[in-house]
Amino acid sequence: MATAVFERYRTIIDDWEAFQAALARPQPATLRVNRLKADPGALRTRLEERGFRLEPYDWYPDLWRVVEEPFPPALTLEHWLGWFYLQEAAAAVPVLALDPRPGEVVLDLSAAPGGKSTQMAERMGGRGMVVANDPDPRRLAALAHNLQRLGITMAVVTRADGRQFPGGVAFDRVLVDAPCSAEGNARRSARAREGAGRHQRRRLPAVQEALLRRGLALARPGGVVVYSTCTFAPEENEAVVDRILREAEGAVRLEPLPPGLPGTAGVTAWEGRRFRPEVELCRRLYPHHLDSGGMFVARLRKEGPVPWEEPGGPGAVPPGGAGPGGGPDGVGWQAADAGLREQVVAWFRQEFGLDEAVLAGLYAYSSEGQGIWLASLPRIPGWEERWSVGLRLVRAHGATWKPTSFGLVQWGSAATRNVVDLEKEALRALLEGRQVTPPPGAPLERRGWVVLRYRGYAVGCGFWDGERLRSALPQERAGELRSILAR
Ligand SMILES: C[S@@+](CC[C@H](N)C(=O)[O-])C[C@H]1O[C@@H](n2cnc3c(N)ncnc32)[C@H](O)[C@@H]1O
Repeated sequence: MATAVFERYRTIIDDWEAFQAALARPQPATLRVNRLKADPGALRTRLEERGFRLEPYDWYPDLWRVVEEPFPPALTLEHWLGWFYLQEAAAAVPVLALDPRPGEVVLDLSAAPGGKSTQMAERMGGRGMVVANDPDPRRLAALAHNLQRLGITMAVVTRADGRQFPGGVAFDRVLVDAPCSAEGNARRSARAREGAGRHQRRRLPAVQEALLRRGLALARPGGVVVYSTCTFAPEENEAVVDRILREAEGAVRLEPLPPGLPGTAGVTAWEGRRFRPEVELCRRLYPHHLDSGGMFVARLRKEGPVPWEEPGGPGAVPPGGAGPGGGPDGVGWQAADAGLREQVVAWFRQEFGLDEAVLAGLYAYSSEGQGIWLASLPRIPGWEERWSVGLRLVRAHGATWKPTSFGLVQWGSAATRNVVDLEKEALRALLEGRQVTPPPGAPLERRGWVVLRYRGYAVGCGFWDGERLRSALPQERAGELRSILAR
């Protein structure tokens, strides 16, 4: 199948036969546990009880290969609730190479649909800040969806061309998971099986280099930048790293990946070109290594200012000065709204009988006419490119508020008032757009928004008109949940 296109890599692939054999097999699913929401032992038991057979990878025990699946793991309630993320095994390596720590400030320059941003947040134990950026609005919607599904409250989403990502924050770590020809996806994408055309191979490296330059400029001195792609082409991999090392004139050093990670060494020569010998420290992952896709990973350390950095360094005031509320931090950091938080806590208690402890450690942000977001961030950068922060709890609804379904899934399970526990058939009817009579004894105290709960978990928002109940879940989420209940 794909092998004619990939013939050009025959001399650099460590086991050509195994590579070909892997490309010809279907790719098994892999899932990564989200410890922010799930206990790995409990999750594994629940999935195995339903006939899944799971094998953890020894280099990453929270990543499980799905050896047997009675049905796709995406059709489980656990997936819908955000207990895990379906991530290719090879795609889990860049964040392990970046190794973000709790409390750090980390940038994911090309983040959608969020596999690696959610992994960073989870590795950081939900402490610190992840800035997840992408320029593509459709892909941003998928990113926001995944961040909310996985219950991540420490992320700021931005919409910017990564090559011009604004200054003002000096990041501890930056991931540049660049757009690429995606040949590593050949097992699951017909387009990737066609391989990179000559045109793509000429066009992409310029974008990749520009993104890596910007990522390095935005890192603090001593910070770590990981460059990754999911393609085999050395033109988009080692050649990019080699050029940037050359341009950086000693300000950037290539480092070995943390010990224990899979893959083989980077190539030091390609089609008559020789790269710096240290490029060998890069890592190549081929489909046969993990029975997965392909990946390239390079870990760089910024030792000092890079030649293309703006004067003053990454934390400096961006051109045009600080934004509204700007101060010496340059970017115009916006502080959380303490008064608004008080109002939200009081409203949540009054509406759903929820204790203040449910919202401990969260700060409130509002956006004119759009609603209220809760984030575990006492202040956030004031960039104009900001798209969302944390998790939206309520939308503005006339003069009042409507709770969001993601907000209720996150914080509403312990509701004691205006909550309805539903059996499968009643929930299914609601999700099909029908109205149902609430079960007798449900603590419904007034007409209005209610928490819908299933098997002890809040699954979203409903409306009680005094007699009948209807679903107020967004269509997409309702459709997903309907497919899960149909099993
Ligand atoms: C390989 S995908 C990222 C996958 C993502 N990191 C994940 O793990 O889910 C590459 C992303 O780069 C984005 N992209 C394309 N051009 C870009 C640019 N100029 N700046 C930043 N990101 C860009 C694409 O929209 C795409 O979402």
